[in-house]
Amino acid sequence: MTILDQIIENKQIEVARAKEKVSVEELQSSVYFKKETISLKSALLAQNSTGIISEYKRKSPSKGDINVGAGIAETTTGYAKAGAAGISVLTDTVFFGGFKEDLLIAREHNPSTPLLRKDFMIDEYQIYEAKAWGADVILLIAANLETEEIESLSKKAHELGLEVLLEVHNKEEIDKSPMQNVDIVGVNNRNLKNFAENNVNASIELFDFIPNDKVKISESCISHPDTVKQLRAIGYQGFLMGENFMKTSNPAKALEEFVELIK
Ligand SMILES: O=C(O)c1ccccc1NCC(=O)[C@H](O)[C@H](O)COP(=O)(O)O
Repeated sequence: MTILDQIIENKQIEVARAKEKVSVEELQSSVYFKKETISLKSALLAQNSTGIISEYKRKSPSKGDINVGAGIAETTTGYAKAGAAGISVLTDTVFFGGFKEDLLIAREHNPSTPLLRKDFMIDEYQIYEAKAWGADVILLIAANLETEEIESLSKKAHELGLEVLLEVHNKEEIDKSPMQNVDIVGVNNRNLKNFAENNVNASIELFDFIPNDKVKISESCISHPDTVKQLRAIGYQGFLMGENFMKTSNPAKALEEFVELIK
């Protein structure tokens, strides 16, 4: 069983429990249901965008504890000030140490920065949660979803006014994915099944296979400014980066310094 299989197995239990506790109607009564979406797509395409989607995560299956002390409000407002095009907030608790409250706090403190709910979406109920908790974008991981699920979940996200980031690892995942309701395609450089990493070859190899009407981003295992420059030269418009900033004592300052180096 891969770590991704374990995460999905646990997520199925969590979602079933969450549905028993909070109804879709209750989620729909959240103030954020009426909130206008702040477009990550537009932020990435804006002139002078850094393209960086900086991530708040305390731990991960591949790295263990990364930063359990950084405050969510302080880190995310610092990210926004440092020039993040968007902010990714992990809401998975068991494997990443995140909470729904992290997203709610990030929303409260960052009213004009696009926020990605970073979680493992398997059910449309989670899309209602994402909207209720103030997200602008959801992540769909092609590796753990069937074609029909990508179609229905992306459609539901658009119905609720959320943007969709579809994550892929190989050409088969691009080919199987219905793209009508996908806004951004992200190539994850980390193999989620065996954690193989340390290069961005997947992003380089897959660029030409991603439909041209999608915003293209590269995800994970990015730590060097030259890598961002190399990926930009190919045509990538966004870079999802977590550990590189979160492993420092001041993630926002680390982003600020990184932004200077990619200008
Ligand atoms: O990071 C992991 O260990 C992991 C394991 C299983 C599923 C997902 C995982 N990571 C999620 C991510 O994709 C990253 O948090 C994100 O892309 C940022 O990556 P990085 O810059 O390498 O922290």
